[in-house]
Formats: sequence, structure tokens, C-alpha cells
Amino acid sequence: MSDDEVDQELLVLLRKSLGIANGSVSQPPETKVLEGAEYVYDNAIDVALDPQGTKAAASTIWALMQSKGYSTKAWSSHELHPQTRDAAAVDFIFTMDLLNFCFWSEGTSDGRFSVNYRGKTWTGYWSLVAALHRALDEEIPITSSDFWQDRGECTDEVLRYVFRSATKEQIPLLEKRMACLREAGQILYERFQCSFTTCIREAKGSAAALVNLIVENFPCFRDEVKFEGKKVRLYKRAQILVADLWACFEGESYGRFDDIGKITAFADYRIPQMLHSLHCFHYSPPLDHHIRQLRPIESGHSWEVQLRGCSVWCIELIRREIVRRNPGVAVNAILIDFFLYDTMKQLEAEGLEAIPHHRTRSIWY
Ligand SMILES: Nc1nc2c(c(CN[C@H]3C=C[C@H](O)[C@@H]3O)cn2[C@@H]2O[C@H](COP(=O)(O)O)[C@@H](O)[C@H]2O)c(=O)[nH]1
Repeated sequence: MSDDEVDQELLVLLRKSLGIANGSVSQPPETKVLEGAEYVYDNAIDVALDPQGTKAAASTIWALMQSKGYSTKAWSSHELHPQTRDAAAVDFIFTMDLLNFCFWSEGTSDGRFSVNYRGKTWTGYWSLVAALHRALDEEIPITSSDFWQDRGECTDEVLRYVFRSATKEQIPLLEKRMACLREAGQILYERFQCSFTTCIREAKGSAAALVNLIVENFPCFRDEVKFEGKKVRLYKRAQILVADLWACFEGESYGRFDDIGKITAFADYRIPQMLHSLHCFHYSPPLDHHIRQLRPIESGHSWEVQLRGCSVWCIELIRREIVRRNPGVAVNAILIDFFLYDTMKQLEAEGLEAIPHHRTRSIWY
């Protein structure tokens, strides 16, 4: 072999050992959600972050999280969350976060969609979780993708029965929820041996890679929007799915991710409400009035994107402030977000909501 040929051979071997294919260094996976959230924050004119409020919120949140010993254990402490750590829990969490959107009601609080289960009346997110448990108790395999695929067994009538309400109001967007189940069932069957555990294995321990795999393969998770000329990725349900796995399995087994810190807060309708109540947010007068009048905001509208993107960015700033004041602490956007959601639900239960949440009907959150 000539000297050149030897050099070429060595270069090929070196590239292989460094995992460099055809000259490009393989970059670690990124979701680009935080990049998009910062872009929204930089270009928002109806939602402004209050630096003092955000700093004060960081110390309040951290003090409360510490006093409560808030950790991934809080996830399983909710009586309706899966208590096992097995493939059945993965199926339950996938089904739950496939449908984890849009529970708010036009009507008064007592007429809203709710589910009676284990002697309690559940509303909002918990009504979904309760309905899934109720179906399983009734021998309806609602967390099985094979079942979603079986048009003879899994009929529209059966799904209407699964999500039946204790009130006259049915679950919002029922037809879209049915479509999500059938679409996901088809994709799991065609590409992932009928199980989401295959997706987890293909992500090879990367949370970001799993989020990207989910949004690339499942259109009903592809939560992205055009804002001021740029595609902004929010990926709320794809991210909360990964976060729920991580919390349920406490970072082990199907919840083991080396880069869980890349998961951001979840851009829903509760977090903006909580951040406004914590004086981290200020709304422009037109937006403030619109929200207080309980008027709907169309999915994709600039106001909606500003509310969602600024929420994700604000919780990143809160996280950075907590870490700055407490170097080396193990806090991430997920735990801050989970804590804020649970706290918001307590305020709601006590009738202490300072401002309504915004009202957008969509499958994205
Ligand atoms: N940002 C964020 N959004 C969350 C959750 C959860 C529940 N997560 C559980 C898991 C760990 C936590 O400790 C919680 O126990 C639901 N949601 C969203 O809120 C809306 C439902 O509101 P309401 O109708 O009032 O129940 C809807 O868009 C739903 O997708 C969260 O944690 N963070």
C-alpha cells in the first residue's frame, strides 16, 4: 500500500472509532424546544416576563419544593398514577399522554365533564386517568394498541362508553381522541412491534432522541407552530410522556435517560396561569381582558404561542436561578413544572385562581 493509501485507511479507522460517519461528527440529539421558546420570548409583545417576579418565584418554588421533599416519588404518590414499574405501566403512560389534552369546560364548574371512580368525582387531567383505570377494571383493554386496532372490538360506541361522563357534558374532542388512538395503534403495529417499549429501546437512553422519535413517527404528537416566520417546536405531549416515564420509573429501567435535563417545561394552559399568579408574567391589556372574559383563543394564534413559549422559557430562567443560588442541586424543568401544576390544582380546588387559564381547544395540550 502507498503512504497515501495507509493514511486513508487510518483516517477511516479513526472516523469509525470516533463514530464519525462520512466526515460529520455525530452530534448528540436535541429537540430545539428551548431554542424556539427563547425565540418566542424575544419576539413576544403581549406576554412579558418580570425579572424580579421570576427571581422571587425561583426562591419561593425552591423553598416549597424542599419543604415538601418534592422528587420523582411525588409522581407515584398520586393514587391514580400507575404503581407498577413494568411494560403495563409503559402502556398506561403512553395511552394517558396520547390523550392528555384539553379538559377545560365552557360551562360552569359543576356541569363539566367528570368521571366517577373509586368513590370520587374526577375532573380535568385526572378524569382521563380515572377513565382509563375504570375501563381496565371493566375488562376493556384500553391501554393495548392491539385493541385500538381491532375495529370489531374497539368500536366508537365502546370508546364513547370508556370516556362516559358523570354529567351531561362529554369529554372534549372525543372524536379527535379516538383518531389519536387509532393512528397510534396503526403506527405501533407497522413500525414498533405493537409496543411503545420498542420506541424506548430505539432511543438508546436519550430523552431528546425519544422525543424526536415520537414526533417524527406520530403526527398527533407533532406540536409545532409558525411564529414570526420561524417554526417553533413545543412538543408538549411528547415531552410529558418522556417525563412521566422518567418519574414513574424513578430514572431506572424504561425511565432511564442520560439527558433528562434536556426536557423542558410542558406548554399547557395551567403553567401560564400559575406563572401569572406568581407575578412572573404580565399580559398586554387586550390579552388580559380576553382571558378574564373567558374568550377562546384559536390554536396557533400569536397570543397562544406567546403564552406557551414564554412559559417554557420562564421556567428555564427559574431553573437557572435556583441552580445559581444552590450550585449542584438536582433540579430540572420537569420537577419545577410538575410542582407548579400540582400547586395550581390545589389553588383551583380552594377557589384561589387569581386569573383564569386561557382557553384554546386543541389536541396539542
Ligand atoms: N405543565 C403541565 N401540564 C400538565 C400536567 C399534568 C398532570 N401531570 C401529572 C404528572 C406529574 C404531576 O405531578 C401531575 O400530577 C396535566 N397537564 C396538562 O394540564 C391541562 C389539564 O389541566 P386540568 O384540566 O386543570 O387538569 C392539560 O393541558 C394537561 O395536558 C403537568 O404535570 N404539567
